[in-house]
Amino acid sequence: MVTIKDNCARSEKLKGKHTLVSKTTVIAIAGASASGKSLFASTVYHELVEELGSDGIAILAEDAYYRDQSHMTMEQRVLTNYDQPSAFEHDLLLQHIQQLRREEGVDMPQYSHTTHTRLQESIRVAPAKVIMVEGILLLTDPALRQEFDIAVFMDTPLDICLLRRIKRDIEERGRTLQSVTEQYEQYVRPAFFDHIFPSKQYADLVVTRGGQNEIAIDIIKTKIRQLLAE
Ligand SMILES: Nc1ncnc2c1ncn2[C@@H]1O[C@H](COP(=O)(O)OP(=O)(O)O)[C@@H](O)[C@H]1O
Ligand SMILES: Nc1ccn([C@@H]2O[C@H](COP(=O)(O)O)[C@@H](O)[C@H]2O)c(=O)n1
Repeated sequence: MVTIKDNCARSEKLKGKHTLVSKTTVIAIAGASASGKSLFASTVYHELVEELGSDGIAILAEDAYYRDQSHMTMEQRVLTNYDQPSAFEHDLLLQHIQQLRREEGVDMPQYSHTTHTRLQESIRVAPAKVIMVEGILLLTDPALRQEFDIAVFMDTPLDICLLRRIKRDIEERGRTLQSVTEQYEQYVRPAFFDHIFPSKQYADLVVTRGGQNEIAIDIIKTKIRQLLAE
């Protein structure tokens, strides 16, 4: 039975959702570092592009909106806490999502996790009917949350995330085992409990087992197919 309380809760949740007024649907994919957000988003993207072509879907990465640190020395950059909201330029990400909704293209910055700063070149992202945005702190920001029509949370166990992060950061981000474990204890794990885990309450869909959960991938693909056909 649907109660008045349920209806109030639902209309509260729908406040700020744009599906009825905007032609663009924005899907957020959040969760811990190395929980499989990028893999999930890129799997959905590539499988649908193969099937339907690349026109209707675009991906933005929250990581691309880490603050530029080119004015800082490498020693200073290494000491930055990259797991707190102030590490990101969320204002710029918000602006880009709103521009894409207005059917304007945007220049998404490019970021290097090896040099800890932005690259000179940006990537042009064209407006699309469905925008997927993936990143650790997306659901912690009230202004960004207002822009998300669908929010997905990757609920991968933290020990699995840590194992994957160690491998990825050493192989792809130029880190040592010692630097990964020190950063994890000082910043990454506390941020999960302070910011990321509490933001799970804002998700519409919670995905267990990470970026290769075929059923969850299929559910999002089905929803996107439906949106693109409208
Ligand atoms: N289900 C999985 N099985 C095996 N490896 C995975 C799985 N999901 C992600 N990975 C690997 O773990 C690492 C982190 O995944 P990624 O999607 O980049 O996480 P995130 O974007 O959440 O940081 C990557 O190297 C990725 O290939
Ligand atoms: N210069 C940087 C910037 C970020 N990080 C770490 O990246 C994590 C977020 O990216 P995921 O792809 O793992 O979601 C975050 O936990 C930061 O600690 C970094 O190490 N160096």
